Amino acid sequence: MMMRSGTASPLLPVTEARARLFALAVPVAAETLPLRDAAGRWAAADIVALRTQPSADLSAMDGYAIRFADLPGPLTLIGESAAGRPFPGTVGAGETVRIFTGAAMPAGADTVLVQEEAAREGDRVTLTGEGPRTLGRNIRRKGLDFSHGDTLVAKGERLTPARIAVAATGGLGALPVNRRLRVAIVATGDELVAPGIALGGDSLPESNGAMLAAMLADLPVEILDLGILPDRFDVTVAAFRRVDADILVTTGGASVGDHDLVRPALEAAGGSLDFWRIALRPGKPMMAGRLNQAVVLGLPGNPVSAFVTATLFLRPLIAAMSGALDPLPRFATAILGQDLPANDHREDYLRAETRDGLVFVAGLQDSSMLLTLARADCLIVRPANAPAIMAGDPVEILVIA
Ligand SMILES: Nc1nc2c(c(=O)[nH]1)N[C@H]1C(S)=C(S)[C@@H](COP(=O)(O)OP(=O)(O)OC[C@H]3O[C@@H](n4cnc5c(N)ncnc54)[C@H](O)[C@@H]3O)O[C@H]1N2
Ligand code: MOO
Repeated sequence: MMMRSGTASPLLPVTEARARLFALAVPVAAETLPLRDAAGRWAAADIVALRTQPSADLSAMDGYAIRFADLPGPLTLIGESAAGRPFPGTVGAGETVRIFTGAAMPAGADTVLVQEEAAREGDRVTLTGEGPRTLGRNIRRKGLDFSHGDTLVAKGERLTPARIAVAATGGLGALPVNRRLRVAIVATGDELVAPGIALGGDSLPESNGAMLAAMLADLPVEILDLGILPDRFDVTVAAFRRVDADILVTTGGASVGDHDLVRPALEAAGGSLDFWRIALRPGKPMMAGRLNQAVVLGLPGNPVSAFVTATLFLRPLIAAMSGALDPLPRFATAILGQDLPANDHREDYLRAETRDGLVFVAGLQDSSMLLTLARADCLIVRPANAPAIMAGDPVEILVIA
């Protein structure tokens, strides 16, 4: 659906907007990467064990492999089983084999006696403590962790460090993932200058680009920094025509002012607008569409609005296009430290801080105020039309620091 730039159009609810944004995305190609390069990606197919772990019954302790029925001994030492160097023979009646953690249980033995409860003199091993209480003590059974053919990581799950390790143990050296996304980021506004330049007059350091790059640092993206565009229609259209990316993120110029050019420039460059203006605070003027091969996400210029919309839309879009089954941010529940009034029709994300286990709204909530955002450790979520709530009530939050 195309929407024109009238301000009378209703605000799209956040969940509906996200569903429409995701519908604009096309799947990206998969690739196979060595384990160490796959961290942080999402599995593009089920990752299935090529081996059983443990591959045999192993000792869980350093001690002696014994036959439980032989206790209390004494026992005759006939050899050693170490991890990677199993004992080749069989433990017979009255015999034992020195064994170490991770070593294969020798044939004939059924229990491990820990060395703290045994004494050895030459080839004679005697019990000094209570000894194992039951047959089979201190053994890790074959397949305790997983078996050949088990799914270790399901398609769409993120490759966390533990999942990389389980895949390695499952015998895999390379993993199927979606390719890295190319994300172009461009700021708009005549007032903006690159950060780090001594300033006077009406100039403002461009902070959204660096903030967004930092927000994507843990995601599988290559960032294309398209810098700052002036508030000039022709320059903006020309820049948009050249975009070669999977996602184009713009900040600023999204609202209704005479210099808010992103929407008209997008269409003049051959792109299409899918929706504009959502029931969110901060972040109302966000827009989405397509341009060339890219999904376009037009974020508002106000820095806090850009942060909140990037949290709720840009990061989830990247996760979804990278194959995530669950691309949404992870919400948590906290206990409110103060009363909050009823909310209006815009879903609200309040900058907040945790003190003594309770969350409090952090000062003024103006969407230009970066220091408030920088000091906040969470956002309190107020659903659209939520009733008033009181100190002590549970509240949904997004942890941001
Ligand atoms: N008449 C109306 N005015 C506004 C409305 C409205 O509905 N009617 N919506 C307001 C809301 S809500 C927001 S949010 C802002 C967002 O507007 P834009 O996306 O057009 O943002 P700009 O006007 O370009 O900039 C807003 C503000 O942020 C500063 N900015 C912009 N880009 C950056 C950047 N890359 N780094 C740092 N700071 C940036 C810019 O200087 C402005 O101060 O519109 C309201 N107006
Ligand atoms: O909704 Mo705007 O994003 O408040 O400042």
